Amino acid sequence: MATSPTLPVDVGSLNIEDYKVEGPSSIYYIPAFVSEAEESLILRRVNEAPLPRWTQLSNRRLQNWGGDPHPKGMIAEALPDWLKKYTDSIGSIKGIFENSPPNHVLVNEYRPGQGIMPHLDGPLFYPTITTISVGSHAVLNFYRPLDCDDVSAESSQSSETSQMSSWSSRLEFSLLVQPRSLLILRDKAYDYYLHGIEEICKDELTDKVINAGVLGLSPGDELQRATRVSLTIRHVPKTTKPMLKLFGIRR
Ligand SMILES: O=C(O)CCC(=O)C(=O)O
Ligand SMILES: [Fe+2]
Repeated sequence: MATSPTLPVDVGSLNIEDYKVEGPSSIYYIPAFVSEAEESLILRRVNEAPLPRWTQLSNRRLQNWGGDPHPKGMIAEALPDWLKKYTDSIGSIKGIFENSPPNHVLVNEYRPGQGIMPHLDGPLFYPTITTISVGSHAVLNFYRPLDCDDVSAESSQSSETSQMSSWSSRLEFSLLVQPRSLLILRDKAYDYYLHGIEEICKDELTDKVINAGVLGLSPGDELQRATRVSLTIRHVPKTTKPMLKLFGIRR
């Protein structure tokens, strides 16, 4: 049997501070976290999943692995080996998940023109979000939360115009996440700034993209989108084993 490809990054000896993105706390970005061979394998596994695994939303589709996250607890579902490999390797990065290893993976698939509305991930997964991207890049936008000035500015405009202008006026910074990269968000990047991906087919980089320079790109550069699959890998606390569910025992 062919062995599965290995990660190009040696996670055991990785010092996460070497990958810190200058700017708002705390963002870490590891380019080429997975190899091209792994990228192809991830895309193949995602696409092999049976159709009922997918939830179709208006602007993307998703697969949920590890159980249904719920504040009262999650009935844990064993992760398939091809995903466990990544929860294990990310869980072993020093200083990231500590004593709460990742146990949940949300797979999002975006075709060109699709995206995700600005949002916070909520308290359930606090304090860490990690994301592997494959297939294409994304520009992840970060917005400051609504304050009183925004509310009064909005009330003087029509609702459609105000929604669009209020998001762009609240844009604080963006990150370019390239295929095969790992992104780690903690602290204010988790619970203060909302994050979202615009529903467009081509990204034109601006001076708000704080990691463009280190990646050798400049404002004005254009990146055509292809289909992107992201694996959002997080820790859900309070899990129960599926066996208990069989006997109707709840927590
Ligand atoms: O695809 C991404 O990188 C973002 C996904 C996301 O924000 C989410 O699922 O909560
Ligand atoms: Fe999110």
